[in-house]
Amino acid sequence: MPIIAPSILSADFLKLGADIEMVNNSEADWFHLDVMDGRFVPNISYGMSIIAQMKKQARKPFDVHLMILEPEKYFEAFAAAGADILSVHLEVSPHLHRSLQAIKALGMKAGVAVDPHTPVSLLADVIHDVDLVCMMSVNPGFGGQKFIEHTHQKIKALRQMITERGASTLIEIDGGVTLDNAAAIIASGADALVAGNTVFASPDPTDTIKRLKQVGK
Ligand SMILES: O=C(CO)[C@@H](O)[C@H](O)COP(=O)(O)O
Repeated sequence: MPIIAPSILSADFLKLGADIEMVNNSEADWFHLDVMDGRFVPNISYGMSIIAQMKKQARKPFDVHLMILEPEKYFEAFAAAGADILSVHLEVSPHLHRSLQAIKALGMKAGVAVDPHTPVSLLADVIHDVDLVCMMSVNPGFGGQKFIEHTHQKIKALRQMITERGASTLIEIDGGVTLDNAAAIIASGADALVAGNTVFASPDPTDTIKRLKQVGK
C-alpha cells in the first residue's frame, strides 16, 4: 500500500490542532510539511518554530520539504524542530552529496526534491545516499495545481535507476495527486503520495486518506 503524506499547506490554520488530530487518527503515514522562503519559490509558508509546535501534538513522522535557498544553513534547526525526513531541492544544492551526509549526521532521513524540469538522471551518482526522492509533479510553491502528466515518464525512469543500482530509495510524488490519478501514479512506480487539496478540501478528509491508502490494492 502507498505511503500517504497529507500536506499541511492545505490545512485550515485556524484549526490546525484539529487537522493534526485528524491526520493522527487517520490511515496517513506521515505529515508532509512545506517550507517556502519567497525566494526559491514565489510563496512563503511557515518555518521551524511552527513545525516545532506541531511536533508536540503530531504522532506520525514529519516529512519536511525545504523549498528554500541555502537549505544547509538550517539543517540543525529543522532537526531540532522535529523533522524525521528532510528534503532539499537538487536545483539549489551545488554540493548535494555533502548536504545528504549532513542531514543524515543529524539523525534524519535524507531526501532530494526535483522540479518538473529536472532530469532524474542527475541523481544517478548519489542514489545510494538518498532515502527519498520528492518528485515534484507541479511547479513548487502552491497547493491545488494540476498534475503534470510527464511525471509518469520520470517516475518510470527513476524506478528503473533504483532497481538497476540496487538502491532502496523511496519515490514520493508531490503535487496534484487526486483520487482519480493516484492509482496510475502508483502503477508507474511511486511509493508515496503527498496530498494537499485532495485531502483537506474534501468533505471527509479521513475517508479521503483511507481511499488514497487503498489505491492500487
Ligand atoms: O510542495 C507542494 C507545493 O509546492 C505540495 O506539497 C503541495 O502542498 C501539494 O498540494 P496539492 O497539489 O496536493 O494540493
